[in-house]
Amino acid sequence: MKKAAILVAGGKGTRMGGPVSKQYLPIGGKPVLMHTLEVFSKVDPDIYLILVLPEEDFSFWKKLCQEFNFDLPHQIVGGGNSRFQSVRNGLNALPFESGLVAIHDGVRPFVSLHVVNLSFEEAARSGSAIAVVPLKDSIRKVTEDGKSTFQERQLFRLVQTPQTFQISKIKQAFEVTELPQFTDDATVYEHKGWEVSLIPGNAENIKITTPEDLEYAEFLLSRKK
Ligand SMILES: Nc1ccn([C@@H]2O[C@H](COP(=O)(O)OP(=O)(O)OP(=O)(O)O)[C@@H](O)[C@H]2O)c(=O)n1
Ligand SMILES: C[C@](O)(CO)[C@H](O)COP(=O)(O)O
Repeated sequence: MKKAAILVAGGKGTRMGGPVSKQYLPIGGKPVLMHTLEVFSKVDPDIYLILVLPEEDFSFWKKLCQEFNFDLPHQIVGGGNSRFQSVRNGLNALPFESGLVAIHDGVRPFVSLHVVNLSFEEAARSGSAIAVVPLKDSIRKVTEDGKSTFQERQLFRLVQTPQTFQISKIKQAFEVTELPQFTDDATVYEHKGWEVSLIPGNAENIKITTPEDLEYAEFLLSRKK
């Protein structure tokens, strides 16, 4: 079965701040996105890779690729104003209509090979695979009047990417008007009336979001060496 991965990196990284968007910042001496692309290529050297970037960053990215001698084949696609729109642009650029596609945040470079492999296996079996991890802390639900109530953390999961799907189904699901609850791809798939399958993610698969995440990222890379 044909495999593709869409790495979305069309955001501005406002919570990270700084002059250069987080997806291009170096960790272990190399831009975040190059680490992420390499993971998917290691899973399957024949995988079709799409990288979604803000159009105004295309030439900057090409320069980075030259500077770092980064020659992994990938197609660049222009992003949209929201993650939903960036994913949809990536889906529309897929060169085949059947097979499997892993949709992954470009800023999650520490996804394990095992999780990506598992996501393809589960999506081939059931149509979808959403990586999730259990919570470590206790949680409480807060209300506007300032009250809070205990919640059973065993009933909740933190949602990661990859979110992997059969291409024909996820393309159909994305033929919809964008809604505020579409914070990931699972919610779009479910809106179509289809149930998602969960798979265990990996704890290191953080979404690099704020400056302290970069320090943790350097630590995780130093452990790999
Ligand atoms: N219009 C957008 C917005 C987000 N993303 C991507 O979706 C992933 C998860 O989003 P997030 O971490 O929120 O990234 P940003 O939107 O860049 O960050 P912020 O919300 O701090 O601005 C990132 O890889 C980001 O680049 C995207 O492709 N297109
Ligand atoms: C897709 C995602 O990474 C799953 O946790 C998340 O929903 C993206 O949310 P963000 O607030 O746009 O970073």
